[in-house]
Amino acid sequence: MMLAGAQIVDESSVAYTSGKSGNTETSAAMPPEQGSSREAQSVDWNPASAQGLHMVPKVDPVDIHFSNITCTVKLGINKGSKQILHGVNGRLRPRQLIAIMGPSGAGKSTLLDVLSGYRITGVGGAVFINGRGRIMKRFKRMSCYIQQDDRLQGLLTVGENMALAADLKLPTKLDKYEKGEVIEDILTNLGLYEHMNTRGAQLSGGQRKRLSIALELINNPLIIGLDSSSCTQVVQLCQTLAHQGRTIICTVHQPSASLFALFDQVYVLAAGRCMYQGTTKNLVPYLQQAGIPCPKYHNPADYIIELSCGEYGQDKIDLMANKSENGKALDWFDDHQSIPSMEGLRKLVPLSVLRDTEPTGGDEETIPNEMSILSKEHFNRWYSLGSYYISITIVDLPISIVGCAVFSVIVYTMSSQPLEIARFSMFFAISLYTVLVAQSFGLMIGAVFSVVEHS
Ligand SMILES: Nc1ncnc2c1ncn2[C@@H]1O[C@H](COP(=O)(O)OP(=O)(O)OP(=O)(O)O)[C@@H](O)[C@H]1O
Repeated sequence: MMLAGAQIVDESSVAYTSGKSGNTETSAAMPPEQGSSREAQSVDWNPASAQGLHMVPKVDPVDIHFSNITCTVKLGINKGSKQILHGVNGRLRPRQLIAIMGPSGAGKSTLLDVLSGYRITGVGGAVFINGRGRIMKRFKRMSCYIQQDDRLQGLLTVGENMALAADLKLPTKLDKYEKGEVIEDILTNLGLYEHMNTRGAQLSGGQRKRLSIALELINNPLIIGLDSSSCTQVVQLCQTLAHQGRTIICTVHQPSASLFALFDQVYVLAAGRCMYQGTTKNLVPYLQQAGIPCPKYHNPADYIIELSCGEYGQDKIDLMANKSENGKALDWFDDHQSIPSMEGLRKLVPLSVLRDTEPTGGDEETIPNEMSILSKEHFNRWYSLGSYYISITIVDLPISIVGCAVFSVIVYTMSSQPLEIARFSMFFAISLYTVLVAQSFGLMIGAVFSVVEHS
């Protein structure tokens, strides 16, 4: 991927700041009354009542600009390649809840993958953060990406999942009460506090999505990418979080008119090209001006998807792609005349204020037993791969030692070897090394190939 990275930026000062003060005795370590998951699931949650998190981002929200983004995938040996994104451009304004919309297969998830930095192979173009070329390492510190499939530890309860994430992501200088406050604040806002003792696997789909968001909110990201969000509660919550000073980008399929109205900004894709970008309420005037007015009493979100599917002809798709200049046109933003240029943004956010005040992580160890969880958690910077490897090796070590000892005793005695401690020790040590190397090969094979477990 060509990163327009001539200039070094450091906007990673997304330090943890809790606006909450006072009684540190209140701790998420003290969950509500134990209840069955069914009881817990009957508790209502109204996202409109969420006040927003106490911990608000410490630095100004970010302005994202992407230019000429292309994405090509190889289809296999002798099958050629396929271009998914065709040089799309766009501007994602700060403090906004942004919807990426379009028909199935339009490239929404791919665009979000590219913008989040999750997909880098076969990608071209440039992404700018506050007018400066994105530096991936720093970008990852201030952002998180929640993918379509919720990769959660199903056997851990909501509280345990949160405590694990807090230990991994929050600075070690915070004590358990302060971490507890952060957890309590997030879970209360996300309507999950009552489900503290419910296991991940027992949560409903919407609750799982909220838990995925809760886990990523722990280190207070400035930019949140959320793939596939169609639940009103989740979108309402995202709106509150965005207006607190975060940039939140969601992919949505076919939103109802009321869900659509919750978004501040819309980016419509069709077959990898931009059909519209601007505020939600300017979509209808845009279509009017393009000569393809939205019929009365028709949901504009449905109408633009129908147009993007080609239901009204390919010429309408070409018309919209030209009118939006494949995402370059900024005319349909309310503040289009005052949107700062890249240079203006660089002046607004000078390098000197972008110091790296990012907290250092806590004990960077855990034992996720699924590759998908590992890749999600590692991508979102919960811990390094080295820490993961060391921790699983340490956890496996007692079993390996016992197994090796049993094996060595049996094989050594049955093969009538000389009964000398030094020789036996060498035999045992070689067996143990072999086990460790074999385990590493196992991990490597598991990482390189897509290993599917059949039950
Ligand atoms: N690795 C890949 N190899 C081949 N084709 C791919 C690959 N990734 C994506 N595609 C194709 O690219 C197109 C866009 O995929 P993408 O998942 O971004 O669409 P989408 O708009 O998010 O769709 P949906 O709304 O159904 O999730 C689809 O036709 C998909 O099949």
